[in-house]
Amino acid sequence: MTELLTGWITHQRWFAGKGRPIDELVVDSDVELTHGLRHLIISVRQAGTRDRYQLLLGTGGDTSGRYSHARIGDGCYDAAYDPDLTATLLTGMAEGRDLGPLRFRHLEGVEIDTSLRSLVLGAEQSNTSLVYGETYICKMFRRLIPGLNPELEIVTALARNGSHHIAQPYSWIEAELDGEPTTLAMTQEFLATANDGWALALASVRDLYASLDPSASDAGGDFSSEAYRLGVATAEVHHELAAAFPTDVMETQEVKQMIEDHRRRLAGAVHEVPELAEHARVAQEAYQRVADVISEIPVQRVHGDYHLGQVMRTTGDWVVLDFEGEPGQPLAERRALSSPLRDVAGMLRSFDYAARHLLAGHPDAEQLRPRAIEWAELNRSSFLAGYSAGGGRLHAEDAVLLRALELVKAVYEVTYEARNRPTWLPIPLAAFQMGR
Ligand SMILES: Nc1ncnc2c1ncn2[C@@H]1O[C@H](COP(=O)(O)OP(=O)(O)O)[C@@H](O)[C@H]1O
Ligand SMILES: O=P(O)(O)O[C@H]1O[C@H](CO)[C@@H](O[C@H]2O[C@H](CO)[C@@H](O)[C@H](O)[C@H]2O)[C@H](O)[C@H]1O
Repeated sequence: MTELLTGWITHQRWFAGKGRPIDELVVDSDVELTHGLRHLIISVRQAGTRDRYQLLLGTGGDTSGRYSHARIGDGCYDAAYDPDLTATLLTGMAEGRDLGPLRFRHLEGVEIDTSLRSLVLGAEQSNTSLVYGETYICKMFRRLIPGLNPELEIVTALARNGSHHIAQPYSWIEAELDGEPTTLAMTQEFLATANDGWALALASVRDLYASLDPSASDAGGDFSSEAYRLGVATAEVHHELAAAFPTDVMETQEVKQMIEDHRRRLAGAVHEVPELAEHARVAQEAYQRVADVISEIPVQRVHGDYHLGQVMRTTGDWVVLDFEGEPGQPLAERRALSSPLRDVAGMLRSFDYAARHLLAGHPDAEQLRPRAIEWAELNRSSFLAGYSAGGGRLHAEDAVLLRALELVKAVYEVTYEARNRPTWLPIPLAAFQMGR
């Protein structure tokens, strides 16, 4: 079994250790949830690191037919794709069951419809989400980090305070990992009629490319009013987070320490992705300016990995998803207080991504590039205007920090793309060439 899993896991989108050989794979926990369904927690050792992943193992299905796409080996497959088996998760959460070490729970007062069957959501993801009917989305966290998942923690707190900008949380699955109660999965309201920000932004970019209008704001699919509303919603979510969790102020010494951390990460990224070396100086200078001119930074809980794929436009407003922070960072870091401008910077980067990613391989890339840049600038400034209008702090002196945080994000993206989508690497690299 461990040999089969070793061969299979390296091809999974959510596997964080791609490109490095696996030294050892061990099954740490193996629990039968129902006949033909086992829940496994596996440890993967690679060059001195150890990561834990969870998997639903189906043992009774047809791996040459219906479940061939989810095949792990003869007679065993990724049971996330088997709706008859995943029904067990919903029933478990509805009934508050304990199955071996796994605890299935729901929020007080929530009634779960256990008749619904699941489909795996097709979107590219770091986790695996099961959509039950058009009612629930249950996200299975693939890579397990001991402790309460920040998404469950934040969404539950914001729901308690009546936020309109989150998908309502319903239930979760947990187990002890290294002696700590650890979130394995959580179920939320499925926003069946909403569109995600990335898809909406891309529709606008495509329109712009196809139209003969000379400017981004004149194009049929103008996104700037949505970018503005997203800015307002982002500011409101930041206020809600500040109200629900502690806030603080980072003093000079901590600011310097933060800059040191970013320098270290930059060095690590240059080591991993040599193409970044020629741009490192731009980031160094931006970091240095923060160390030189900023002595205090207000901090609070933030989203931590904010981009257009994390927000959905419902008929009423923008809803924010996935408060998990950057996948792969230690939990303490993902829960640590930071400047809300980190999220603002993340979304600004996302407008650049949306504008540029269709250029790669486009026959008219050279003519389109100025339009792409114009589209990004328009939506970036609309988003910032909305953020200010919604009460987000954006003083003139914050520009230095915002620029540095954008480059911090771009450094993260460089390693993310090198590991996951190497053809997209030029997108974050371009961030260092813009003299903003
Ligand atoms: N509550 C929801 N309702 C509808 N779609 C959702 C919901 N949550 C997530 N999605 C869809 O799943 C995609 C990925 O979700 P996300 O939470 O960001 O997962 P991951 O952490 O794996 O990236 C989103 O871009 C969105 O399209
Ligand atoms: O959504 P996740 O939590 O899985 O976040 C990871 O994957 C994202 C890509 O799916 C990645 O985001 C980067 O690409 C986006 C376009 O696909 C772009 O909108 C973002 O701005 C860019 O950062 C994210 O960084 C990564 O953590």
